[in-house]
Amino acid sequence: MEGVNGKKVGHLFENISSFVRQCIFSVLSVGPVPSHIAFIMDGNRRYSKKQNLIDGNGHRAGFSALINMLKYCYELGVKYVTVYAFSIDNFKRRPEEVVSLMKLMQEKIDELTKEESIVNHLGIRIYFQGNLKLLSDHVRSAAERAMVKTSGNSKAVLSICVAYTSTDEIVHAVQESCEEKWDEIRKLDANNDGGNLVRLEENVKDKDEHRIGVINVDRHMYMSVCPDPDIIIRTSGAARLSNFLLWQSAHCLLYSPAALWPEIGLRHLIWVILDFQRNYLYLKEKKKQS
Ligand SMILES: CC(C)=CCC/C(C)=C/CC/C(C)=C/COP(=O)(O)OP(=O)(O)O
Repeated sequence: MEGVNGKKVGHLFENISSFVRQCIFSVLSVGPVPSHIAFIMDGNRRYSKKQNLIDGNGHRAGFSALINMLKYCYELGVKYVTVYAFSIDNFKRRPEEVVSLMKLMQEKIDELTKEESIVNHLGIRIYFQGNLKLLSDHVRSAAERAMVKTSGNSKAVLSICVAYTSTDEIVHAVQESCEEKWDEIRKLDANNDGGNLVRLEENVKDKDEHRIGVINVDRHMYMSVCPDPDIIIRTSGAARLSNFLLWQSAHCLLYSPAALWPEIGLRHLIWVILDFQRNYLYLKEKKKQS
């Protein structure tokens, strides 16, 4: 009986907080709403220590915080959310910790793609971004399954950066751009009886045409599926990017609340949206000038 009553109270509380949230979001939506927010989910192990949890449970609490944040962002109308879930440098952690994090990742990826999950409920398409070859077969298969399973969702996008660093992404994009250019030149050369490569050496105009530019590199970034982020939020008070979205963050607002990642809540999102709205015209002008 107590259990039934407890559930009813829980539902009532959920409905009231959902209503209050909708009211706050409709007021916030009068101003500009960012289209892309990225998160550096820092402070999960510290949270675990602070709360005397067993190893790994800080990251579990972190995943619950992520689900809540996704719900808030998409309810507010943010179309793209990106999270830094595992960097290439994180592979250097204690092997037991890497294994435990990868297990959690696999479990949660499968959970995310279940029919009744928030991902399908909100029509979210999932992308995994990074050097996926570095993942174990199990985790990589789970990630690939999730991308296929959600490929028909089109309301919002969640990019999960795993085995990711910005420097790796940039090197990868430059390599791909070079290969693409070489293919183009070779094709032209074949069509012109091999004269093109010699002409390219001689002709400055042609050299410019075949030069690799920002647009080429941009197109080959893992993150090319999204616009650049408007806001990056890093929890636990650190104001560093730690090799995350360096190419894409030239004009974005940074926010680093002192809360550890599992402690992040609606109030932090509201605060940063207000800050974004306050700086909107300035940021827009800076983007236009670049
Ligand atoms: C499927 C999916 C998206 C799962 C995500 C699960 C999750 C919350 C991963 C976070 C991983 C991570 C290394 C966070 C940084 O905190 P930390 O471990 O470095 O903690 P610290 O800053 O206190 O040392």
